[in-house]
Amino acid sequence: MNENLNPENDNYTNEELDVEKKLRPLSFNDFSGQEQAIDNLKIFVEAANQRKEALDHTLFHGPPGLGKTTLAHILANELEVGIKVTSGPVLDKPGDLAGLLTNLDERDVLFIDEIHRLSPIVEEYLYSAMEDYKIDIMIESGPNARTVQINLEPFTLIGATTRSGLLTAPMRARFGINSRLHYYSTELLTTIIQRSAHILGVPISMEGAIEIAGRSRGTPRIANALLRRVRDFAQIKGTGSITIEIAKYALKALNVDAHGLDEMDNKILITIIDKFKGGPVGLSTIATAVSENTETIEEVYEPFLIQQGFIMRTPRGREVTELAYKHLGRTKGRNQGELF
Ligand SMILES: Nc1ncnc2c1ncn2[C@@H]1O[C@H](COP(=O)(O)OP(=O)(O)OP(=O)(O)O)[C@@H](O)[C@H]1O
Ligand SMILES: [Mg+2]
Repeated sequence: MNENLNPENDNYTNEELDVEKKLRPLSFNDFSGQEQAIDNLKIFVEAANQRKEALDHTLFHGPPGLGKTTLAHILANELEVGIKVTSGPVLDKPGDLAGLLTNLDERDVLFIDEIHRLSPIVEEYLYSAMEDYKIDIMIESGPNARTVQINLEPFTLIGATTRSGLLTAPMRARFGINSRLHYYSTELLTTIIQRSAHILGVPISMEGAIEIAGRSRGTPRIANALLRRVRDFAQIKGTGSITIEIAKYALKALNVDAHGLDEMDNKILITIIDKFKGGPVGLSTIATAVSENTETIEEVYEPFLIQQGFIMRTPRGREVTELAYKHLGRTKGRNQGELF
């Protein structure tokens, strides 16, 4: 695969990437949670396999680290086909896309990560590929330039996005399968941590796994990352196995929030409390106050804060709950502005 078209080369160190790959489930059986989505996908895959057809184009959306990339690879494995991986921002010309599309074998998967970041011209080019398995290719240049239409093998496009709100309507309409991923319960994350610990060869007690799971922001990627850091503490400060004591000690040293909230989660809550008297306040006002864009707040941060009971959605805007005051050690009604 062309290295430049592989998004997994960005943003991550090699060590992180290697471990992430090692811990990544490869089949439906290894993948925990997201039951409703998985039950449906199993049916669609089995049906496509029986008919020897390409699976319908599939869109995965949901917050970071919940398993979108993992599921794209699992689908390719379960369909027993090849997968080519790219991402929205690196496909800047239709020619890049044409190169990938013409190299797909029958029923192969083309995975486009961050599909909301395709340029409009590439996106439009993709439409006919998705709908009719046909693309126009420009041959020769100058006065002899002309386009020819070529047929593609039937393929499956899998798109992933953290920001489904930014997908255009025509793009969204071309996906036959649309799957939203949800945050994981502490129970499921405990299972995922136990599986990862087993792969990494580190002994872990049930209580230790639960302790890490509860602080993982409902997210398997965070659970795995915390597990690796706690493993370091167990190795250096303990006996090598992860007990509840070493987990608590490590998580304290790592400054991990008791509920797993990250910096932005806490900033959102503090802002609503200190600047807007706890709410209700409109989403775009919150976004401006924390210098983040509205869609990111709505799609990435807010769902977790609502699920955990820190924020409520009311007709007049967002309001923080008692739990948020308690979590931040604030008293309701008094405007304590020291943190800002
Ligand atoms: N259901 C699951 N069971 C076990 N491990 C999981 C599961 N979902 C995700 N993981 C683990 O979490 C890591 C992150 O998942 P993945 O890369 O698929 O997330 P993503 O949704 O694509 O995130 P992003 O939006 O940042 O691209 C994977 O390496 C995998 O090990
Ligand atoms: Mg991904």
